[in-house]
Amino acid sequence: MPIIEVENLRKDFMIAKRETGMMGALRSLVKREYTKKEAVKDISFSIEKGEIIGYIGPNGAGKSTTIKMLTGILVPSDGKVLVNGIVPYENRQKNAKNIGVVFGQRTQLWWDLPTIESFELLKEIYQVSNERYKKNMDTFTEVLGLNEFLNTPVRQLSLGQRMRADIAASLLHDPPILFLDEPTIGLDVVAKEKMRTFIKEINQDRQITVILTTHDMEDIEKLCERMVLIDHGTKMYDGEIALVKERFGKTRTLIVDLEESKQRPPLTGGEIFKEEGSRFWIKFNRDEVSASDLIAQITKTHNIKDLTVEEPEIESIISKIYQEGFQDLPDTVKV
Ligand SMILES: Nc1ncnc2c1ncn2[C@@H]1O[C@H](COP(=O)(O)OP(=O)(O)OP(=O)(O)O)[C@@H](O)[C@H]1O
Repeated sequence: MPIIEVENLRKDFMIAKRETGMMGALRSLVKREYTKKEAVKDISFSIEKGEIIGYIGPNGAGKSTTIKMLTGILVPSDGKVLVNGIVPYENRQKNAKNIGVVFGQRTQLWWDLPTIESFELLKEIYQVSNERYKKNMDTFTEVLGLNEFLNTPVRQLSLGQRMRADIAASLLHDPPILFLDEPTIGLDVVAKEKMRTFIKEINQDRQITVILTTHDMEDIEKLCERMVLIDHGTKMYDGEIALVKERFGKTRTLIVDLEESKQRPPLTGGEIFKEEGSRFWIKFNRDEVSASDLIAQITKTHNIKDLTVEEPEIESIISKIYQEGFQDLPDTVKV
């Protein structure tokens, strides 16, 4: 049985129309007019225990609105939501025990308290037993290096420390499900990598189901095998990331350093789109020509000193899908 089930979910927001001028303001007092914003239109998906999925889409696509319905903050306008067998908005407290939530943009910890005191408060709120608390704190302290700042007030923590504290806090009560919203935002490369490793580990070691919303495609690529892509409140794709890469990421880049830059090497099937001294960037469609074909062509006239073949980033693939308005998605991929 899936741990999360969403069926024909929708959420409309009624937004009061603002009328201009004094008369307009008076009129709105008597009779308010509303416009309907369909933030989530008709979304269905299910997630199995232990999965780690990327829930992605452009700004305003409806990601946060969906997550808020899964966490019980918002009541759906229609459709079904089940999180670990519970209807979140009907049973917010019970649902809270099953989920951990981390918002990269804001902390859930008490700003002015030493970090350890936030943990202690959460222990009470979630009624975590002494034994479990100690066990988790020992693990998190070790893996996330919490020791260096446990007595520092949250407001004085660096962003990286704050994020580590937040993720530890979200897991204190051993929730089977974790919602992560931009968990690496603003972190430097090393801190990002550490955070990703930690997320991967807790997913594998503790079988925690992770729903990750992010604009950082590297997060998605490194952490998830599956992504649900939404736009304008509608699901556009649900499936393997590898498949999207396979279908839309046919363009590869071959970068060659030539021994002597006499002339541009003549090529069929590839296109030089950038050159710097004796280095050339060649774009090619791997369905039409292979990298080794191109290399063979080049070596007829030039000596190659060094070469690399770059795979397309999922980010560029997705922006291509966005730009093309999902028109070219094959039926097998479109949902
Ligand atoms: N409380 C609200 N009242 C009215 N409209 C809202 C409300 N919350 C969200 N919306 C609108 O619903 C749409 C979806 O918003 P949502 O925050 O879910 O998008 P998102 O995919 O999370 O975007 P982002 O990546 O920018 O965070 C947007 O057009 C937004 O303006």
